[in-house]
Amino acid sequence: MTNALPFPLAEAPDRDAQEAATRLFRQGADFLKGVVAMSGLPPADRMEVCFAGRSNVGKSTLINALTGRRALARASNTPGRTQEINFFTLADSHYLVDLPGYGFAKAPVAVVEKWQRLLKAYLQGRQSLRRAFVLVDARHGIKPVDEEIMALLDTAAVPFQTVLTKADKIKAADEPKLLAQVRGKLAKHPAAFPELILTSSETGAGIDTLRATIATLV
Ligand SMILES: Nc1nc2c(ncn2[C@@H]2O[C@H](COP(=O)(O)OP(=O)(O)OP(=O)(O)O)[C@@H](O)[C@H]2O)c(=O)[nH]1
Ligand SMILES: [Mg+2]
Repeated sequence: MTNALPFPLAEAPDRDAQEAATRLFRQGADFLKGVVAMSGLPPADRMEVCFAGRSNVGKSTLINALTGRRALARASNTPGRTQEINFFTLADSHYLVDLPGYGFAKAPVAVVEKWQRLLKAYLQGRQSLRRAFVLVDARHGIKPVDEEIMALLDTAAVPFQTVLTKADKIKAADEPKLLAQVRGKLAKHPAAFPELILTSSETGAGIDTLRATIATLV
């Protein structure tokens, strides 16, 4: 343990965690509603996790991969596809929340500003938010806009876990450099959960681990 790296990659789930994930996810997910103002949030009456990240990082696609549904959350190649806070029910115990992206978006400035304000209000003010998954493109690492969101989560004391996306797009040889960059940045964030998950919605890598993480949150 003496040379343990900070922010290791999460280990594959053990059998209990895997079974918990199977039990939870086989009950299925459904779209509940799209929210455009804090007043539209559903009652904070269950376990809630959200997926935040730069536009186009793969938030909606990851929700589809997790739930095994091809088009539950609307994904697209156009940055700025998700413009509302989309709530999905998972079984009758969890909400999965798909957030609009931050950073560059192909949408009018006034519209983008409105949803950025809503996004920040949600991240800071949602009582039942148990963990925010902050998605980071494995090709790009943590960018200044990600750090802004991470700082906001630190201040609001919302625990967040970094999920690296699009692992299928990087070469194995580039992984150490990516991990070093991410670990260096996360070290400055007290709200950062000390494990990373490397995923690909394309190959399915890391999806079981993320399912198990969600299923074992208490
Ligand atoms: N190769 C690869 N492509 C991916 C992966 N995940 C997402 N994509 C692609 O990335 C693009 C953006 O995906 P979305 O899921 O719409 O991204 P988003 O973060 O929801 O984007 P916004 O809603 O605009 O903020 C789509 O073309 C996806 O097919 C992945 O793991 N591997
Ligand atoms: Mg989206």
